[in-house]
Amino acid sequence: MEVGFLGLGIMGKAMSMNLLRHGFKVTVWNRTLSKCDELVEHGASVAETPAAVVKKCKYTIAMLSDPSAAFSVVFGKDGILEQICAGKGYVDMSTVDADTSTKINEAITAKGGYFLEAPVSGSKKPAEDGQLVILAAGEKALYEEVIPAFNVMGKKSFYLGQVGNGAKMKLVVNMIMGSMINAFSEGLVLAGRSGLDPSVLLDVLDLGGIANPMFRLKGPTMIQGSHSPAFPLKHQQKDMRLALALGDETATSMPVAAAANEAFKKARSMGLGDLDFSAVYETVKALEQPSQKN
Ligand SMILES: NC(=O)C1=CN([C@@H]2O[C@H](COP(=O)(O)OP(=O)(O)OC[C@H]3O[C@@H](n4cnc5c(N)ncnc54)[C@H](OP(=O)(O)O)[C@@H]3O)[C@@H](O)[C@H]2O)C=CC1
Ligand SMILES: O=CC(=O)O
Repeated sequence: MEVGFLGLGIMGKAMSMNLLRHGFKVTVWNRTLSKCDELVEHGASVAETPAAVVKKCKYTIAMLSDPSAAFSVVFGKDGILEQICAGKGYVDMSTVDADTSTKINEAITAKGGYFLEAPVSGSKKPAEDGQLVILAAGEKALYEEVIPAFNVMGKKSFYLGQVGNGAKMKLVVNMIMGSMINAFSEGLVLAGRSGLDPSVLLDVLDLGGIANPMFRLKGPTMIQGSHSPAFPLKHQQKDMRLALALGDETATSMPVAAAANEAFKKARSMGLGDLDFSAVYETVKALEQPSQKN
């Protein structure tokens, strides 16, 4: 099967590498074209523009940073719309909001193409291991046609119905995740300031009812103050912002998520946006320790 792949950041590189490893013919494009070199070494072809990828491939997958990037590759010069036509499918796996996906869907289908949104749950390592959870919605026929690619990139694919449902599901998941990492950060700092060993807290958490892979994976590196990016904090903050907008639309009160968003914004203002989202821990550590006398 031949596929195009747009966006070779942390996730796109790992996902397209997996496709190559499993025998797919892959044509890649990235805004910073030099990032294609490593994929070429592993057998990928390169196209100069998103339009050129779509011209060559029946199916094109994108994994881009945010709504503005997603719009840019579709509507911009040399973008998807210049070549999409009947018989061609476009699958956007970026995390965006439902409105962005809906507008892209309308533009693609107006040209006769097929569209599927398919954001993923799971970070750099699951992407490398082909263990993502894929949250697809949109054209069912396209979903069924690209299942071989989803099976290589992910461990489970959900088909969630109309366009927008994939984006919404992803934002709900990441709203919960972003809130959790904040509570976890506060717990680690509270343990340390209470004279407890934070690494023992990790062992205690891991044996109880709130044990989870995220605490297990991130805890030890957070304690060391190491936040090498798997999921960049700026993207987590984008997801909180989009989830809060969904809360606005649906009149859902989310004070915990709103507070978590403020912490991520603070982290960005401290220059931590390109680090892993676990760096929000540094915002809690940076808060002045209250006087013991009060
Ligand atoms: N990292 C993770 O753990 C996960 C991330 N996601 C989501 O996946 C998406 C990608 O994440 P990730 O790979 O981590 O992000 P990166 O920041 O590593 O990569 C972002 C990609 O988007 C491209 N890009 C940014 N702006 C534009 C633009 N205006 N036009 C064209 N291309 C653009 C970048 O190109 P360039 O190289 O030129 O900058 C790069 O290829 C995001 O939506 C994120 O929320 C979902 C699940 C997990
Ligand atoms: O979007 C991030 C993730 O880990 O999932």
